[in-house]
Amino acid sequence: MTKERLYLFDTTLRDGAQTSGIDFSVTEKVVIAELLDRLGVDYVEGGYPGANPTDTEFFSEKRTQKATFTAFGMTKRAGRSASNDPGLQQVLAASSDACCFVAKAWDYHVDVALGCTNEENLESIEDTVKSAVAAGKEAMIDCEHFFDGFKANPDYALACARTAYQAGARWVVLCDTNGGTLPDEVKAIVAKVREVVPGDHLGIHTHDDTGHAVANALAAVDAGVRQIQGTLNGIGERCGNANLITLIPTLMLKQPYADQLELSIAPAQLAEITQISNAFDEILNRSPNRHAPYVGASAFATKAGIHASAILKEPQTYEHVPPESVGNRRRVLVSDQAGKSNLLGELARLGITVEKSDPRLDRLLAEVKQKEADGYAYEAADASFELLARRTLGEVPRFFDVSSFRVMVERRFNAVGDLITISEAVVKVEIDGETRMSVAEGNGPVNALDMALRKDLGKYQTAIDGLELIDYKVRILNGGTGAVTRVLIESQDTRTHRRWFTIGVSSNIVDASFQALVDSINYTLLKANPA
Ligand SMILES: CC(=O)SCCNC(=O)CCNC(=O)[C@H](O)C(C)(C)COP(=O)(O)OP(=O)(O)OC[C@H]1O[C@@H](n2cnc3c(N)ncnc32)[C@H](O)[C@@H]1OP(=O)(O)O
Ligand SMILES: CC(=O)C(=O)O
Repeated sequence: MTKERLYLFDTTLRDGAQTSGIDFSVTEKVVIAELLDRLGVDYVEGGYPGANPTDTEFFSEKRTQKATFTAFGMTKRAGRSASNDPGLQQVLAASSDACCFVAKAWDYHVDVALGCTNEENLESIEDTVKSAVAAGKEAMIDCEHFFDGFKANPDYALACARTAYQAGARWVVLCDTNGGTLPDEVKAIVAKVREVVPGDHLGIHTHDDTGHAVANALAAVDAGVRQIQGTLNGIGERCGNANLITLIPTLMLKQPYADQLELSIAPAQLAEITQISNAFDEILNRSPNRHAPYVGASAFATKAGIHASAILKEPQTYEHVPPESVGNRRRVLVSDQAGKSNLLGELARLGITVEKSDPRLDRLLAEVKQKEADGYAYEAADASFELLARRTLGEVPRFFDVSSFRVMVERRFNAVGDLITISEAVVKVEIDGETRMSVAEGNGPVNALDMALRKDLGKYQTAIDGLELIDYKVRILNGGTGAVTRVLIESQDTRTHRRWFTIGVSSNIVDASFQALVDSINYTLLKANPA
């Protein structure tokens, strides 16, 4: 069967820039355009030249190597010609291959927002498209509020689409601007539009206000449109746009799309999509959504023991696609929901082979479940789990023992009369029968304890030289006087760049922190394998 070409249009840098809390610099836009080229989309809409200095500078040169570089703008204002509309001329003059103009397609908006007649709006659409084509650009029209407009006045909405197409628009894009349309409506309305514009000239632009942006885009494809607009990780105005990071794997891996449609993206590029999604979140300075379809850290994570048991026998039992196809990986988590299969899976990842019948596995499982009941959460603390597992299997040497620690926090006025808070810690450790006592000050009690603990570890000192605490999280597990505190510490070895998490639980926050610190040092020593 010959596949039909489906085009991917990315509007991360335009509609995505309309997301509250997101502001791109020119440098960030350049990096994101490179990311999109790497992903392999057909169109990159870079912004609105003339609307602000960032977008104007961004369009001072072409920013994509492969994708069609697209400038956004609005149709000419009524009452003047396209050549006499400075805003439109700035869009046409930008360094772009294509121009995408937003046009009103709902007569109510023509009246209320534009304040012109329906005929004047059609004339604006026609004149704008013709000007773009005359300027050598691939022309597109985003029919704003198309679905609401169609429901209010189908003849006028269709007239807008037809006018754009007949004037020479390569794509007539149907926009669910307010995001309130549902998939069945999208399908039915697209079928009507195809009577005036062929499907291979129709695009779909959806918003996620009912959580249906992706479903609506797919419904439009089912009805015959051949261009999808969306964004990286679904950013966009209000609740966001259709998420291309979800749509691309669905279109490439699921039926009937995989058999019927051809995309610009190769399987090798699909295998980079998890990394691209994470890299984009890194640029936005936000944590990736662990539960994102296909690319989230939990997308192929299995917590339940019954599932883990089957997955270890045959991954397809609980995976809808192979994680590697989207550059993700399988995770078998250890928690209070686990069975021995979860442990075996995680131990195998750590390079530890144990028979399922080994009684030490029962002991480890019982200990994990008891500790989880006490407040530990091993799925978030990989290093503490590895230490616990290896200790149960008898593989961790006793590097040092802590005989005592003390922390003092003092608030007082210093010599020049400033109010200061000082934290000081004293830690005593035993190494090979010898006691070592260290004192350190820190900017808080945990920092002081950390400093004192690793000030003098004798023969192990060089092994922990690169150890650095990079994040510290506290969670109170139940309120009131019986509160239990869970501390999670993220550490890294600056020499190897390896990162890990350790955990401590206690009714005392300093004690919980100390447990996590001691685990982190033991883990460093375990990995350094000192004599
Ligand atoms: C659905 C969407 O997401 S469309 C994309 C929306 N994106 C943006 O608006 C971001 C960039 N926008 C901007 O920076 C500014 O709005 C600008 C530079 C475009 C225009 O700024 P201003 O000239 O100050 O106008 P302002 O923003 O107040 O109002 C928009 C004007 O465009 C007109 N307009 C809106 N859509 C269209 C259209 N499709 N065709 C022609 N005119 C339009 C409005 O009627 C209004 O005109 P008015 O000033 O005569 O009332
Ligand atoms: C054009 C656009 O972003 C919209 O109608 O939602």
